[in-house]
Amino acid sequence: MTNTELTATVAPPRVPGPASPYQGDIARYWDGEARPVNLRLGDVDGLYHHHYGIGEVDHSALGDTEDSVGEKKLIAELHRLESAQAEFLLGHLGGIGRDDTLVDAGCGRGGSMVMAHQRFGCKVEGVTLSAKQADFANHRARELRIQDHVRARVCNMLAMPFGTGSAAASWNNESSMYVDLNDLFAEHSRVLEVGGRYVTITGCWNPRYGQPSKWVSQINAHFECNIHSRREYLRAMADNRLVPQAVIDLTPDTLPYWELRATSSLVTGIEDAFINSYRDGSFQYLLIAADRV
Ligand SMILES: C[S@@+](CC[C@H](N)C(=O)[O-])C[C@H]1O[C@@H](n2cnc3c(N)ncnc32)[C@H](O)[C@@H]1O
Ligand SMILES: CC(C)=CCC/C(C)=C/COP(=O)(O)OP(=O)(O)O
Ligand SMILES: [Mg+2]
Repeated sequence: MTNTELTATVAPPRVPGPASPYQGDIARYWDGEARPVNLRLGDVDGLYHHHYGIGEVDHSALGDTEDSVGEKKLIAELHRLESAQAEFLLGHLGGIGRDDTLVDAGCGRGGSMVMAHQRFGCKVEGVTLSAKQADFANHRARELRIQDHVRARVCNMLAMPFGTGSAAASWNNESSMYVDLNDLFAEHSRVLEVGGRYVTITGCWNPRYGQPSKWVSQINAHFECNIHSRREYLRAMADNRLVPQAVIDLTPDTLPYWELRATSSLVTGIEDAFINSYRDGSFQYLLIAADRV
């Protein structure tokens, strides 16, 4: 036997690596992420989110002291607004039955997946580039004894391990700014059944402003992402058999979350970029729900 034949015989199965050096960087970013603003909010009730909040602040729920009691109340309120955001997204998935399968593209630590299962009783499959996040989400699913219904995998959302037409609905919750939108919507369109629903909540730059503002560039640099414009979303959907059923500007609904977060001890330094860009109109927080036709 030659050396080449020997190597071929004993070579271990190939584990696919990241599809690009950029995806490798993003996987490392989320593997290393442990910001208190995310972990302490998740600790409130075990739903761990990596997205932002919507809705009015309930000032009666906030303490009037800046001690640990006041901080605990503020954290619970920020978390309530983040969970309200996920409920709003799930509310646009349409009529989902217990036998359906949902796909969370860019699932993070899995908070939205758990909420989706609790709401619909169905299967929820998630993909993330980060092995740490997938482990975290699967650990939470086991703790909740829903591991038969909620599962996260380490996988590129542009090539998901799900059959054609296998999902009743799919979504991106603040995860579409890491990929090319044409590639992304082509993949959702493949995975969704005809008549299925796609929903995204995303931050996008506003073509009415002209080009990405300095605040948008700051957010891109902060998260190593590439925020798309509203126009790009609608064009890429139209090109991939996704027909918008609702386009909702959530910008006024997310500003209270940011204004409250800016007063907390858990600030990360990106708060002003969000507040300024939402206020000057250069950036928008949007929900887009689309029918797969
Ligand atoms: C801001 S987090 C959002 C997490 C989650 N959707 C949530 O609402 O909590 C962005 C997520 O997108 C994922 N992501 C980015 N690019 C991806 C890709 N090409 N394939 C799969 N996941 C990706 C990251 O791994 C991360 O989990
Ligand atoms: C709306 C936009 C542009 C989102 C970019 C994607 C992103 C990083 C979302 C929040 O993640 P996180 O919850 O980990 O961030 P933070 O630590 O700031 O709470
Ligand atoms: Mg967060």
